[in-house]
Amino acid sequence: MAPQLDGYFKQVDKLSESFIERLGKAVSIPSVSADAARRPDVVKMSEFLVSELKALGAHVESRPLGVQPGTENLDLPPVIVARYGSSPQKRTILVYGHYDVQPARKEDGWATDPFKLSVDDQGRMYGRGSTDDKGPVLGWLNAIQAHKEAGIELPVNLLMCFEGMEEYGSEGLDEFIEKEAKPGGFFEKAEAVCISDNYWLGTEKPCLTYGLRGCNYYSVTVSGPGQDLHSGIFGGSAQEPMTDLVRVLGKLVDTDGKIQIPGINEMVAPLSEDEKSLYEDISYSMANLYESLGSKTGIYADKENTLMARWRYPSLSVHGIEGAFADPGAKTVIPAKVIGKFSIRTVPNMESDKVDSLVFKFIKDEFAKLGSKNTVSVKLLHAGNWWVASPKHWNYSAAGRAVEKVFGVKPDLTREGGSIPVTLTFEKATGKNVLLLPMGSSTDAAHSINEKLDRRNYIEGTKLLGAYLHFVAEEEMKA
Ligand SMILES: C[C@H](N)C(=O)N[C@@H](Cc1c[nH]cn1)C(=O)O
Ligand SMILES: [Zn+2]
Ligand SMILES: [Zn+2]
Repeated sequence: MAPQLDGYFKQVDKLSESFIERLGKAVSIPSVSADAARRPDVVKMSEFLVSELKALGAHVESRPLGVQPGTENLDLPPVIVARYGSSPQKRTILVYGHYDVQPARKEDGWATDPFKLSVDDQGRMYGRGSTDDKGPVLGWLNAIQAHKEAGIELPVNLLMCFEGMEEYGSEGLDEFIEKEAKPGGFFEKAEAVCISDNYWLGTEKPCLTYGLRGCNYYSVTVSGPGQDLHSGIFGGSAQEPMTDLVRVLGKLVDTDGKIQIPGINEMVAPLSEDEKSLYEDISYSMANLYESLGSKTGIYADKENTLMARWRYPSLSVHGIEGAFADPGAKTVIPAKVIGKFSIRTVPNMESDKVDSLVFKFIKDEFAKLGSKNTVSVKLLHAGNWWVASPKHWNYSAAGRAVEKVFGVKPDLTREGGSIPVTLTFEKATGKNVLLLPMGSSTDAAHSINEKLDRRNYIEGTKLLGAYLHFVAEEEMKA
């Protein structure tokens, strides 16, 4: 084992520049799933993965998912499934990642072109998708390549599932996974699942993650006038949709993050003494929070409450308003129709449908209280469930040993405040343990401007993914 891993690690170091070039090619494809106009780029990114996987000798299939719900004829990007090895003597591990990214424009405040990988002298590799999730997805490909070129056999059969709609709620993927996990399906033989699509808590210590919050994403549309109006002519004589919308949005949550919708907080699982004690031992500090926040505007003064707020309590964030005047300068317009967007991160034991009903009722009641002649409508745009698994499984022990081998420390066991909608689907459909094994760090600024992945996290992270596969194979022999 150890000599093989050493050979693998050396090969990863040798190939590191070509791995960075591979990431550069991926980042240069603006595969933004939320923007219909970018759909051809999302498809181009899927084609890039297909060609890279084929060149490595994997069996690859690009599977269509049909038309995107709510659109007339916009095709969902394909799911890329691939297999590397099919020996009956080896364990089979299924890995998942996504090749789509969040929107990004230089004007948002990026220091560099978001779709050109820019590496600085500290080894920080800036670019949209570098950490979320192109770097980790390519980590699996890099691991295959380094094994091949070092002449070391991959110790497991690797099944891969890479999707192109994760940042838009993984439309269409649940049904696909359920079908492929059945007898005769592509994922039938999977014995454990590994997802690399979240982040370390700090910048030094890796973690293994066993929980995620869910995400229910809503839009609230307020409309009234037949078209946008001159505020000098109509201000004071027409009821304004934007005024109504911001008043309703302002009722959803208070400054300290407490959700104001009756019934939501009541659904949250109570905190036990056992669970409370887990937070004390986690390596995390308020300095870590302030570093990744870029300010000292946190709500809580201590790490325990901060982590609990992030992992085990719900939150509500207001994201933006479509139709609002948002450019620099002073335009005296009254927008005729505005669409507010907000989401709720859900936790055990919140039921998604019940959350929706409470949200719809609250918005309608609050709007009615305004006595406005404008109209309101609320829609759920997408929803993904929360997930909490057991870390007492060989899948986690193998990952823990891999972290110790590559980084020389025992990983923290963490939960994650973000969401990966299909995690629970993989667990339920395959009936197997799911592990989250992050590559990026807390300062990577996923979803934000200047997203980056540190060279060290990418290269050592590639070693980690490969080492995990070796320890998984060993854990099997012990079982
Ligand atoms: C944690 C993961 N890398 C991620 O960013 N997930 C997204 C998923 C999502 C849900 N709705 C839209 N995107 C997230 O947590 O926001
Ligand atoms: Zn993301
Ligand atoms: Zn992601």
